[in-house]
Amino acid sequence: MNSPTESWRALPAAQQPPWPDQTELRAATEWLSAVPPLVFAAECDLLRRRMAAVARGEAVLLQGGDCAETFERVTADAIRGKLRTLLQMAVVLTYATAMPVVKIGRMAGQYAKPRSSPVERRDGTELPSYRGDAVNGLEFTAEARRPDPWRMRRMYESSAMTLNLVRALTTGGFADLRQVHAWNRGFVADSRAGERYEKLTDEIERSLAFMQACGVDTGELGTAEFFVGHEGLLLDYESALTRAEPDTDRTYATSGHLLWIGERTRDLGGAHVEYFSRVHNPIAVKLGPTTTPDTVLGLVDRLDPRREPGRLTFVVRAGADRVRDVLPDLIEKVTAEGALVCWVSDPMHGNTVTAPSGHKTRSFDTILDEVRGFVEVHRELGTHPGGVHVELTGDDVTECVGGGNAVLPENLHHRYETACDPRLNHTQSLDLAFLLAEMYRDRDGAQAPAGASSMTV
Ligand SMILES: O=C[C@H](O)[C@H](O)COP(=O)(O)O
Ligand SMILES: C=C(OP(=O)(O)O)C(=O)O
Ligand SMILES: [Mn+2]
Repeated sequence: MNSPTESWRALPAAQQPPWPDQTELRAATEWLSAVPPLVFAAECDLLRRRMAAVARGEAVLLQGGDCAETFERVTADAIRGKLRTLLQMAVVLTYATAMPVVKIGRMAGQYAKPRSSPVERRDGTELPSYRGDAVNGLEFTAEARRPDPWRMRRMYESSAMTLNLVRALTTGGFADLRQVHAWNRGFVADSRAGERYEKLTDEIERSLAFMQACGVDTGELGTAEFFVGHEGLLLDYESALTRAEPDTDRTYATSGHLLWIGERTRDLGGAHVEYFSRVHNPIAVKLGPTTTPDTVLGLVDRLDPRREPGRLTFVVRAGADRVRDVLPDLIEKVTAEGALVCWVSDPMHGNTVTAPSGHKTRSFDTILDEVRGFVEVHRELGTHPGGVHVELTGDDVTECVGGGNAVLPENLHHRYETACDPRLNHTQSLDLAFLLAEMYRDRDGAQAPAGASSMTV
């Protein structure tokens, strides 16, 4: 019970599925215990070094992908679309910050969801809530909603398929900087905010031409370093995929490179904090608007007792209306404690609203406002706004309102495809990257250009 993979079992574990059949659960986790790891310890160590650069203010994190991946959408098109969107955003951010951008997909493992309510009601019928494809099905029938532990095997297999294509694409030519830049050129040419983004794209083009003219070896521009991560929610799954490294005696969660603990499961006395205190991966924790400095200091003590930059990331999702009030105290207390953590903004989860049509949605301008508040707080404190964590897709969905392609509340039903929370579509994601680039460029005190306060162009 005191082993790194099992010590969590003695503690309350929030948001775990009520698995109906313990024998099947045991069989499924035994199967998972015997399969090869999805990621390798040295890759997790490399990501820790990359995240240490973020913590020191020498790099920026870009993390994004679906709120909930689904087995059905493990397709080449969907994976390529998300990857392409993230790579396009990363180029813009790299240029604007003149820093490396650490790229992490919310991909290859984002199959389990914490829910506000364990049940969902529709027209007088009550069923268990959908908890992600790793647990049950989205369809509103008693059969689909019954938790099935063998879905965790499918989660592993779907993650392996996704990771395989991601690894091939990022090393096999798809991620070539010149190609990604050409996509951005296409986006700017079609964008309603074209002129505003054109200057930055022109500058990137001139830099590429300059490097080429100087004879700089541009071989490295053909590949991209890319990591994957997900919420480490299902402890049966995570502990079955935990592996010890014989050489170092360290233990790693091998389901993804960086895992995070969600807002609903970050209890200091709970099972998630206990499990993640035992593995050597880089770890993140979401912080909502009610987070107190004491909680954050407790999380630092439990998860980063040695104060090692790169180990711990705090992902702040306070909401656009709260971030400016809540964040300064948290940063100041952590800094005073001698911990060098990464501070990242998730501008999605504190800004979810219900549209008149009943769809869960988020407004692009509110999302932008939370990121701006986050950057402003860091500017005032002289600390580093370490990056963003967003829910996005490469598809032209209509789930969040606003942005350059002006999704209207009355049009949300056109392509509302998410299995859980509303995602930025491809255009909205690139709009966010260009506007974030402006914020990073202005963060030393220059005034934001006219219009930077909203996407109304
Ligand atoms: O993605 C995050 C949570 O799972 C999600 O926001 C919960 O949504 P709910 O309030 O509909 O359960
Ligand atoms: C559940 C999520 O977020 P949070 O824990 O911040 O609510 C999420 O990232 O989908
Ligand atoms: Mn979500």
